[in-house]
Amino acid sequence: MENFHSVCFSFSIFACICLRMKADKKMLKGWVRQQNRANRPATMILALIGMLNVLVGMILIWSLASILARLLTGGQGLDFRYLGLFILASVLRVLLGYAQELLAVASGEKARKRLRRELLDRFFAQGPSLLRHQHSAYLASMLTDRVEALEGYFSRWMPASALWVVAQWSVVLVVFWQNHRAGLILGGCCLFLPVFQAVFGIATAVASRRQILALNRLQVRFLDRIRGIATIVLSGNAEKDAQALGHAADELRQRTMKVLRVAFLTSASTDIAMIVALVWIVIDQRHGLLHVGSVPQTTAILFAVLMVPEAFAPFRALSAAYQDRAQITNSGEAIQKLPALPVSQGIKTATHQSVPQRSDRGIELNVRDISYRWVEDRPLALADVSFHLKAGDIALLTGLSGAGKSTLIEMLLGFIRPLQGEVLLGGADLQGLKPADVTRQISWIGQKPVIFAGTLRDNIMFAAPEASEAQLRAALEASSITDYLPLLPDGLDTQLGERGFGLSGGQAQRIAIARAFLKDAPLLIMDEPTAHLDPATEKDILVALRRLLDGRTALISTHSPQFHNIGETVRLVMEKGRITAQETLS
Ligand SMILES: Nc1ncnc2c1ncn2[C@@H]1O[C@H](COP(=O)(O)OP(=O)(O)OP(=O)(O)O)[C@@H](O)[C@H]1O
Repeated sequence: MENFHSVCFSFSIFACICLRMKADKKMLKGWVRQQNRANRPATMILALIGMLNVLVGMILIWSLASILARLLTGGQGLDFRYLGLFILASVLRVLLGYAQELLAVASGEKARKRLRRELLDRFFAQGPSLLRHQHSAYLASMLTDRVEALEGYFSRWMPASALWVVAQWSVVLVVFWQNHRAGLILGGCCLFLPVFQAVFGIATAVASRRQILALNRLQVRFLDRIRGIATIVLSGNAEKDAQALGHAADELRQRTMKVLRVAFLTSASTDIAMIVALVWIVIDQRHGLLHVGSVPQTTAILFAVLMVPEAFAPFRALSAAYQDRAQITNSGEAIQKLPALPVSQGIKTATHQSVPQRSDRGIELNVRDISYRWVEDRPLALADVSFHLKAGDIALLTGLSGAGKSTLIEMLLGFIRPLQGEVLLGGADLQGLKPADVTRQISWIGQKPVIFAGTLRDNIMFAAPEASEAQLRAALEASSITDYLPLLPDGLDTQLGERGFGLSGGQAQRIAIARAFLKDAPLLIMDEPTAHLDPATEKDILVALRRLLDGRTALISTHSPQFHNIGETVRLVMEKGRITAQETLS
């Protein structure tokens, strides 16, 4: 009986996995179809030009066969009408090929831009929580390498797959019309091509998928090692780590070689089919070739022989792009792996309702019974959280690690939506507002500010690019950047590196404060803004923060006792996703 239960249990797990895989495949197919649909007009134009190219190719070969037939049968000299047609068709072919190339590049570029935009929108919509699920190198490679790798899919594979059957069988039919036996031989050899495609196509897809995975592993490793360079060197593991990276690079090389080998085999098999067709037709038509007959007869034989490479060209283009086809599946799978946010119950779409009301003292924030769960079957990260801040209130939010403070902040910033309850900002429901209207009302200061590669001025003006020089100067004063500005080699034009190289933690945090001054949003949200600072620097930062709090509503999540008496009017304590204590100070 026990055995029977365990068999049933294993079977149900197996069935669940199969159903899940089937659902994933269906979603992937839907995504690929959506991409194909978005690119269909460009594909159709490219396929049309391709078909025109094939027709011009037929005229070119027919005029060449006619010229040769006249020369071979003797007695008739060069016919300039056919020579003229031959030259005209050759020039037309070059022009069509050029136009095809230009359009293919433009269509690939457009498709990649669209996809990158879609991905960026998705990353921005998910906000900081995305980095808890995915490595930043992986996300960066999705936006760069993976999108770039799709160039061939849109510019080569899609037009080739739309064209090859029609183009190939048009050639076979024309050859059959001119020379029945040659047409049947050519058609017979072409019938083998889909078999080669099935065999080598699957192998190419597997090899290319493994290559992409190896590339991603290497990228993630590289970024980790570069970030942790000091830890690795000091632990004495530099040599071992370099070797591990070497192995990963070698694995990538082997996988790339395998993809190339399979691609070579695919193209070799097409060549073999073409040579077989060519030799077979020549042997079959040898009598006509050796004992030259009438001009039309010889033209038909020469036409059939010369058309053989043309019949295989569309399939050759398709198999050359087969690797590109595998890329769309790889990218689709990677996009599917991005975490999906739990669907909000009774989700409201942006109604673009009126902009929230702000006053000189800030803005009102009303959080009503909000709940949120990051993952199904896990406890709520926020459970019935409610509090109310009047314009000008300063709330200190405290609680042990994991209490839900960051989740609450992500919700107030609009990155995640409540499963139930609502957040009212200046009387307007956050979910009913346009994203731009939400971000205009909120300034956020986190633990470590992101400093972009660029000058100090660029980094501050990033918050309000249209700000005047006088507003910039005021923000520099208020954030006390003026204290260290004279020490920088080029003042405001000093180049700053990634993560603010050359600046201390306190100096970098002042940039975040200056940004908030420039942006002048009525609600200020801070997530442990002094977490990485020593007590003396923290005191200095608090002086600048006090100035920033003036005339704004603020919610500050902190573990630091230094924040007590910053002028707070409300104290909130969180525990296991709930507000367990709420105190209003007069
Ligand atoms: N992106 C996420 N995916 C899944 N679970 C998450 C995610 N973010 C937070 N959680 C979970 O939600 C709960 C609340 O986490 P949260 O980060 O909000 O706490 P916190 O109070 O901000 O902690 P800390 O002070 O350490 O930042 C935790 O159990 C955490 O594991």
